[in-house]
Amino acid sequence: MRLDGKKGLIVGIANEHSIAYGCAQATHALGAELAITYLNEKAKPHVAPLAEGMGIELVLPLNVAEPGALETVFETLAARWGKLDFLIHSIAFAPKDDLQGRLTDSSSPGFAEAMDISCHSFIRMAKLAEPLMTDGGTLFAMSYLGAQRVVEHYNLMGPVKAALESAGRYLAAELAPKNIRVHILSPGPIRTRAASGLAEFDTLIEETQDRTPGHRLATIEDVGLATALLATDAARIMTGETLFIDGGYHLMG
Ligand SMILES: NC(=O)c1ccc[n+]([C@@H]2O[C@H](COP(=O)([O-])OP(=O)(O)OC[C@H]3O[C@@H](n4cnc5c(N)ncnc54)[C@H](O)[C@@H]3O)[C@@H](O)[C@H]2O)c1
Repeated sequence: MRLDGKKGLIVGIANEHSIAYGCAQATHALGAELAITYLNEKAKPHVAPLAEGMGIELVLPLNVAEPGALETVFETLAARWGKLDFLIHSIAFAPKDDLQGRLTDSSSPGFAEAMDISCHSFIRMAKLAEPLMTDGGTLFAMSYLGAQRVVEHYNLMGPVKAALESAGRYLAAELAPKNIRVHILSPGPIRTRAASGLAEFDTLIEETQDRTPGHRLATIEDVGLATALLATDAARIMTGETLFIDGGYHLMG
């Protein structure tokens, strides 16, 4: 249940509250060597000290909406490592007006942008990771219960995350012959910068805590531990799952 000698790319650290940071800490603690990305120059000063704290040397710029940016990251990984063992996609975006309005009113460009950054970028990453995962590997992306049920104020991210969960299943089937496993993780609500873009997020947190069987909300450490476990060989026969990391909230009627 270790990750010694394994190499992982983590996309989605904005700051120390990011779910991706919890995943970086947990996989690093199990012995993995990591590369991480930051969105742009404005984000870099928030990410660089976290990388330094974990002794990570490969800290690369990546805006998945910029043509060629993802390819550059994977070219760097190929040159430096020549292989990749796991990849964590922990990014999402939707224009504010589209995110905070009804799905019924969402714009075509807003929906397309949300889908491209939050879902299709995972598919592009899978394609670029495939030739580097010569010993097999694991791909992860983050979803939320709003993909499967109507959660107030989740709006257009619901269908976008539903597409991501479905993409995870198709990728899992297509890449299984290469021993590449794919999981979609579905954490409960956590206070992060992305989450602060949702209307009434504090109310969602309170209601979720009330209705969670053990009344404890998931933390980024919890998500990191579950991800790290699934990246180890202990989970080698598991693929294509959408796993709730939410203290059982999704069980409740
Ligand atoms: N916070 C929650 O309650 C919660 C619950 C379930 C799932 N999630 C999902 O977890 C993932 C991580 O979000 P978070 O809550 O840690 O928030 P966060 O704000 O810390 O992370 C979101 C990341 O997305 C990145 N990003 C946005 N657009 C990008 C682009 N064009 N190119 C590259 N990176 C881009 C941001 O730079 C940021 O690092 C998201 O997919 C989110 O939907 C969050």
